[in-house]
Amino acid sequence: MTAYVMKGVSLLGAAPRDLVVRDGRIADEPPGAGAEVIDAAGLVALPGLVDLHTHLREPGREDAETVETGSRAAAAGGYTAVCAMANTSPVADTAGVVEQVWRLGREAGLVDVQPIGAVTVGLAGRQLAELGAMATSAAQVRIFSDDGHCVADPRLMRRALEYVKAFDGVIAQHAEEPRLTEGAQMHEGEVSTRLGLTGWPAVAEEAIIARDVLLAEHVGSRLHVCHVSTAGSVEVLRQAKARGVRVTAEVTPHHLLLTDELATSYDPVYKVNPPLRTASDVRALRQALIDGVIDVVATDHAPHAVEDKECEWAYARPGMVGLETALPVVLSVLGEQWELIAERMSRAPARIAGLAGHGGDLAAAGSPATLTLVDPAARRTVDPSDLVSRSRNTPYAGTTLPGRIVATFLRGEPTVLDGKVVR
Ligand SMILES: NC(=O)N[C@@H](CC(=O)O)C(=O)O
Ligand SMILES: [Zn+2]
Ligand SMILES: [Zn+2]
Repeated sequence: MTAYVMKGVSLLGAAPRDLVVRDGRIADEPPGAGAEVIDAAGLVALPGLVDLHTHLREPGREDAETVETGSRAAAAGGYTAVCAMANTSPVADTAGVVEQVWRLGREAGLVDVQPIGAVTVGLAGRQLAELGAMATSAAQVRIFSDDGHCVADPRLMRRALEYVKAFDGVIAQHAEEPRLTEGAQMHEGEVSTRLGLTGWPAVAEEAIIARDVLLAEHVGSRLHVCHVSTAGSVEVLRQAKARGVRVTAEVTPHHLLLTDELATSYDPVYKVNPPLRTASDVRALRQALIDGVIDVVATDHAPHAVEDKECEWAYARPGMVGLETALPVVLSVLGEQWELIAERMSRAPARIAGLAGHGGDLAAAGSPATLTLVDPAARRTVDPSDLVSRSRNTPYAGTTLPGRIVATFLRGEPTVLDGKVVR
């Protein structure tokens, strides 16, 4: 195994030093002859990013993304682990499907692909899936989610929370009261009224989060809230956390940056669930991320084929790709707050997913060399045709964002060097 010395690197913004990687780990002795030298002057090292919410589309929609192409996009974005959502075709609701995704991830070998299991059979919201069989499978599933759909039935939600408690699992909820979002096309508010589009009211999200934190409190289980998008949701979470409810929450990069005004273009690239909200929601989400009411930035990378996106707004599928732009967007929102970025994009998601070996301390000899090197001074104008992902549905085309991922290492092996995916 090749040893590396990263010359003049800054760990989370600290004074430059040399970082030695040997036998897959951070070493505190000199690299020895034959080590490869990486000129890391001006670069910042972060623990490898961990995405709690990625759609990889395999099995079923390999034309939009595969485990391999999504793994490449993730590595290019500085990620070393991704949690793959269950809304594939077939749905990841059995040990067989989660093991297939897990095995494909191992074969690609670029990031750790941790499958998420469905809560209900076929995401249909009728009966619980085989949660236990998925947990004891080779994939060792700990996160369960019907993402794309809400587990709307409170009795099923309660039973799922009870079930996963036995193995410290977590239910990741897509919070959307379906009766309040029938026919919804965008955020319900002043812009939707002006455009005459059916709205997705903030309360459809907030009502489910309020219900679920009460259920999680009652059962004593772990709840994770996917893609929080409203100021009201932040207040519900703030109160629940203050009471000691075991709830964690994520926000996407796009909900930290973009607003519903973009829908006035009628460009379906801006259509997403939950929808882009207002500027005051964006402000509340940013503050919640800083305060820790929101624990994690998760991409909700949702690749879609051209025919599902380049059509009329009403017919377009919701979702945007995000793995390759997440860190630049977060840098543009938070600035160079490296400690906070490491916590929200690596350590906290690794803890929630139970991914030992990720979110480690790069200053400690013996830690896994699972890290990413970022050039904060570089700026890049996003060109969809440059994306590593198989899909092109980025809302940032033509936008200039700070930060470039120069290298990514997974257990001492480079997956990205000079900004290019290795292999
Ligand atoms: N976010 C989206 O708009 N779409 C996601 C599903 C989801 O995250 O709800 C997808 O699978 O495409
Ligand atoms: Zn969702
Ligand atoms: Zn999703």
